Amino acid sequence: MTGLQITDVSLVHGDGEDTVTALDHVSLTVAPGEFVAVLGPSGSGKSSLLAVAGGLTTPTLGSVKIGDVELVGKKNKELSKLRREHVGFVFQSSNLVPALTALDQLRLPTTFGKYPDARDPLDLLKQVGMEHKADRRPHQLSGGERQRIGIARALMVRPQVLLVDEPTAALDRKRSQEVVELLAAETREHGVATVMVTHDHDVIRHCDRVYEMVDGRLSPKV
Ligand SMILES: Nc1ncnc2c1ncn2[C@@H]1O[C@H](COP(=O)(O)OP(=O)(O)OP(=O)(O)O)[C@@H](O)[C@H]1O
Repeated sequence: MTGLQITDVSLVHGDGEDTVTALDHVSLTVAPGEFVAVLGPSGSGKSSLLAVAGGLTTPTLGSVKIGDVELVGKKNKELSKLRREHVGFVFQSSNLVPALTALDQLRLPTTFGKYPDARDPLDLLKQVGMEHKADRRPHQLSGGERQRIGIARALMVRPQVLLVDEPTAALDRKRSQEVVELLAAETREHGVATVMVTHDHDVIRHCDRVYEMVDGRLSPKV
């Protein structure tokens, strides 16, 4: 099995009487090339799901696998190596480095360490339709353009898993569609297992499967 496999994961914050169950026996399998959306109200556990999927948070119970590698029980150092090599994160605001040009943002992930399979930054910039703005810095780009660069940066090392948190929150309708179409295309073309958390019902038609998170429980959306 490759891709992402989350099995019976629970995440409880706090202890004693003051606990919050952010994830309640959640299972989710995402195959390579599959694009999954997770909808749900604020505080329902969507960000917690991404944090657990990417090895940023260790669940209280359950198993998280990327490819054949079990994340639960791994040391922090091993987890951060695994994240660098196999997981791409895209956030609501693109989190670009203000001083770097678009092209240098893409070079950044491969600066520290060896990535023989890394994509060519200029090719990838072309693929996301941004080669003509290679020399621009984030403040010289629109929100949609910044998000494209953020997506490209996350794809540089050919991650097995792409975790995307509200990518269209700051974008208008047209730009939102374009950004999610780009995510769908990259997911399918490069065999990435992608999970996108969103509030935006307009963009979920680009996804293969849609789930809903309510009070820490995940179920297929009907
Ligand atoms: N570090 C923490 N300590 C205690 N409670 C936490 C912590 N992180 C998250 N929570 C709680 O866990 C629950 C799930 O939070 P989470 O951020 O995953 O929700 P969300 O669906 O992503 O919300 P939003 O859409 O507002 O970002 C919430 O009740 C939140 O208050």
